[in-house]
Amino acid sequence: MQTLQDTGLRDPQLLKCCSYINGRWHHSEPTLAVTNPANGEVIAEVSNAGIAETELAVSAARNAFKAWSAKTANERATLMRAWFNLVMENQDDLGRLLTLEQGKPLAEAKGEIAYGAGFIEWFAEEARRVYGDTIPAPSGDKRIVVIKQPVGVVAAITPWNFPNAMIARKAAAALAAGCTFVVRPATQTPLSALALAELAERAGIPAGVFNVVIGDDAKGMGKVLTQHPDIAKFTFTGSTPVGKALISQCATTVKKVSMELGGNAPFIVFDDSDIDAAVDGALVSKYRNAGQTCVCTNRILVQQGVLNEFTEKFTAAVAALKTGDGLAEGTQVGPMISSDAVSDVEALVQASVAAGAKVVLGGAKDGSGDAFYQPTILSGVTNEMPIAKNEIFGPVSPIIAFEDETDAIAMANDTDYGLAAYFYSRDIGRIWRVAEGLEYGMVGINEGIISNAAAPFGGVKQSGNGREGSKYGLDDYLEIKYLCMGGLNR
Ligand SMILES: O=CCCCC(=O)O
Repeated sequence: MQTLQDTGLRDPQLLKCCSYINGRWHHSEPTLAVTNPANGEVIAEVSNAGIAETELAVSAARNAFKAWSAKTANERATLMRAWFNLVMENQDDLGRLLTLEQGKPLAEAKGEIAYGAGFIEWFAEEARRVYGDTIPAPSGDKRIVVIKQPVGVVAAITPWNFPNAMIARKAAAALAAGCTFVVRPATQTPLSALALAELAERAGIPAGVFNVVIGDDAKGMGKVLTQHPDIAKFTFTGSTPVGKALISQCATTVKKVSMELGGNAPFIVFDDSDIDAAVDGALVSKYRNAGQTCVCTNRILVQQGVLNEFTEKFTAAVAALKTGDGLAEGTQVGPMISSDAVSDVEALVQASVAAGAKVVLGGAKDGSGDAFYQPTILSGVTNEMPIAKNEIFGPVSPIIAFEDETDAIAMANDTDYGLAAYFYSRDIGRIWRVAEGLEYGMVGINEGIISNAAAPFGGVKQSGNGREGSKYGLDDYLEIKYLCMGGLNR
């Protein structure tokens, strides 16, 4: 019999179990169980909302838009700064809640809270810098002026792998621009989203500006969020196949869309690399969040001359990783999100071994629980094997050998995805050639962790469009309006 787990929060009011719509907590029956992937225990039962509640949230956001967009940038920034402060004051509790529902190690979870809060802080400041433009007109009796205005109501669907930061990154940009916001978070991880709503309310963000609807009717709620005429923009982080379906639904009302979709990140180690640094970079890039991140390294491409040295050092480093419950002291790799996710990874590994790959380390379920998979390394992989073609989303490193720079770039680009890529080299000429040759939206050069609020996050090809964070991150939430001022000579 599963029991409700004691969350151990210092502030128990952060554990919310209802959708947050128009500044109110909406209870409905039946409920959805939120479970801890580390042990399968039920953490909470959350009201299961559906189409009606989603429509209510959209109408709340529409009604709140006029007053929110009319606030000065300074007023919005002040409220957002208060929200940021509250998130950071509650970092320990929010991190704990995140680990309980998602599984990642507590230190990583707290890191995610600070990372997510960083977007609230960043966009609170950027709100003050939504500048317009004047353009020289083609005739003397006219002036051309450009202003920027919020697009309107923004709808979002966010994933379970970053249950705080993916909401914060989207909502912060939307609210700063003057938009109102409705999010449907993943049903596996609703608690982090609801805690953010509780803190938004405490910060004084007005009712209807930030709404969270929790429910397992993905299709029905998704249809409202992609087709409702009152929604101007839709933003999604998740897989490429789901993203494609959502884009086509958005086409029915010609919504602005931004998509952060799947990745197949190459991590290239050239023979002139600092191998120890490359090992460190690959370790964090691959094994953070148990490999369940769209920018996680998916393929490690190593030049023949350093293949043995890199493989030996990397294997020693991965073997030393401590796996376990994310709340346990010293855990570096937690569970995956579910036993189904483990089965998917298992199938990819088995298919690749059948095709000729060799297991250097791991290669099986971990005895710690149903959702655990051992940190794994495969050698002798080719770019054609299933493990290299698919987004792994698990703690497996396929090592692929290459001969030269041209080979490496061609192999790295041989995918429909184009989110993040990484490479290690000390040769300045090579650094420029490879950085420019990689068909990716983000490139880590001698660096395995590239995400931060100041940088533009996003992909090319089938990894999506739009950029989140950075000075570019507000663009997707703003419309450009051209004012043609005529009759100046009269
Ligand atoms: O799966 C994608 C989540 C994005 C993680 C990041 O921002 O680094």
